Amino acid sequence: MSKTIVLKLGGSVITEKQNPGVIHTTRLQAIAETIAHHRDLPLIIVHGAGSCGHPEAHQYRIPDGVGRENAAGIGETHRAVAGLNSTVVSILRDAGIDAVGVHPLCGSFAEEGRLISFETRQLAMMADLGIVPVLHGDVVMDRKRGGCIISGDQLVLRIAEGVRAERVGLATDVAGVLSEGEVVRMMTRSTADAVDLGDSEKMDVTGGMRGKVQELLALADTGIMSSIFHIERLGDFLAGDDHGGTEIVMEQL
Ligand SMILES: Nc1ncnc2c1ncn2[C@@H]1O[C@H](COP(=O)(O)OP(=O)(O)OP(=O)(O)O)[C@@H](O)[C@H]1O
Ligand SMILES: C=C(C)CCOP(=O)(O)O
Repeated sequence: MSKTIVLKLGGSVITEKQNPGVIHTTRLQAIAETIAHHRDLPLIIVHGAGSCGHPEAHQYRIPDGVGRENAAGIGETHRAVAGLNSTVVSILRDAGIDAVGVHPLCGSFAEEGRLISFETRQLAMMADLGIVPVLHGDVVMDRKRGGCIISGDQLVLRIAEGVRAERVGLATDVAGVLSEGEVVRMMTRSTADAVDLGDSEKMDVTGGMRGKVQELLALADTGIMSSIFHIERLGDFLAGDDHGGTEIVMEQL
């Protein structure tokens, strides 16, 4: 197990999901200040697309596959989310964090919407050197479908597995996974079935909270636990304190 922390900033947190292309820059500045307080932690950041990518992916019907008729959607969707990435990286750098943008479209490959080729060794090396790689949900070329969307949540799974992360946290706009208005503090594969995981209320082509929990249950199967918490509790998560959210853990047999 490395000391690396994998942190996902949800698209709901860093963009206005209802307003295409609108980035929450003031919130990002506050996030960057919080991360800067913990600059000694080896950190890999992933962010979602929110309103910078989901509308384009939807418009070009990327989830249905990519052929010549909608191939332009690869460039349009990537441009939207890479633009968001550039803003996130700039704001982190302004706060004194040595952030570097890393685009999954360049150098990864997928089959049926799942990554079959994805390198993580360079990310681990960067984190060890105090560099913070910043990846994002992206379009990726797909052997069967032509192209597909790889969510930030799938990237979290692959990165955390690859670097054997010590801690994995997903910051979102809710306090955790909710059931009847209460935060479910601990979730395993068997208890997840009892929770109503509706899709995100906003335009989301990657399954909203349901997709997130599926990826994190797969991560828990490998022995790596993860947390979903409200962005306001980011400082607590980074400090290793109780963040009031949901822990997704391996089934105890
Ligand atoms: N049981 C549930 N508990 C908590 N949130 C839920 C639940 N079911 C559905 N949701 C919705 O899931 C949303 C969070 O998922 P969403 O995909 O929007 O998060 P995100 O990670 O911020 O976004 P992105 O996938 O763009 O990165 C919440 O805002 C809520 O509307
Ligand atoms: C829509 C694109 C390009 C990426 C989706 O990533 P997510 O917001 O983490 O689900």
